[in-house]
Amino acid sequence: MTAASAVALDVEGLSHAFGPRAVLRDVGFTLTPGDFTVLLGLNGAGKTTLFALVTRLYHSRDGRIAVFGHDLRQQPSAALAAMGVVFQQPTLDLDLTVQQNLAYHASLHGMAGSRARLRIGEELERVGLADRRHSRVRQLSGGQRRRVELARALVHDPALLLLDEPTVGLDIESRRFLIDHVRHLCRERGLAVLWATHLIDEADDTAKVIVLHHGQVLDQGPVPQVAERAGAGTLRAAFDRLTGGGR
Ligand SMILES: Nc1ncnc2c1ncn2[C@@H]1O[C@H](COP(=O)(O)OP(=O)(O)OP(=O)(O)O)[C@@H](O)[C@H]1O
Repeated sequence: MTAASAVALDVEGLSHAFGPRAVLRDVGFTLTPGDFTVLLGLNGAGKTTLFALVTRLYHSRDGRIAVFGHDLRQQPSAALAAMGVVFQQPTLDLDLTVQQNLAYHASLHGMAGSRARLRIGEELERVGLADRRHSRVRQLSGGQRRRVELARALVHDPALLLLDEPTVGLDIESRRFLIDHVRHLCRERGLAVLWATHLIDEADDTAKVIVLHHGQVLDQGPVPQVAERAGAGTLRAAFDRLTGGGR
């Protein structure tokens, strides 16, 4: 592995505007394998726009994005193959079974036959849904559907996982499961994770955090360091100080 490819996600000088309205300004950060990094920002901070740029739904003229050393503009296939994504809006087909949803995704990543079946089984097992493999998604609860989306994002064995507000609408138990599972994957598989949320308590003291506000990174680093730099005892207090109380 080269030095450049040891960085899972490298974002440099990224800016984006909708017409005259700048929504991301000179955003930069890096994720390394095993990092659980919370992208923390209020509604409208620019989190989803950032995800759209990293997943190549939008294109930016300014800045650079690289995934394990693959520049998103020059080597998009290699960059996208190395990432798994759970988007903010659910994207499962409700009338297909869990297996069918995941098999379609696997085939988009060039996986078929017994290899795909094996990987689908493994990921469903990990999220505790092996017995729902042949259920229609419509029959599953909101929390179970989110778990299926997580299994789908991981079926092609990406080393970088992006999740945009993954716990919105989930009850406490489902939320806990999702966070614990993803954190376990960081430790166990060395997965690099970018977890976008407006919920401060999803970043505990062992996480890294990027504070995004009005399209700008106000601070970033391990949670205790960010709190200390802001002269605050907790991330919540640090966030309030950095953002001027969210204004
Ligand atoms: N397609 C678009 N056209 C114009 N403005 C947009 C578009 N998409 C987003 N915006 C604006 O860009 C800013 C950033 O929005 P974005 O959805 O990226 O924020 P967010 O942090 O993900 O917030 P939320 O949690 O509410 O989704 C907002 O002010 C939003 O109104």
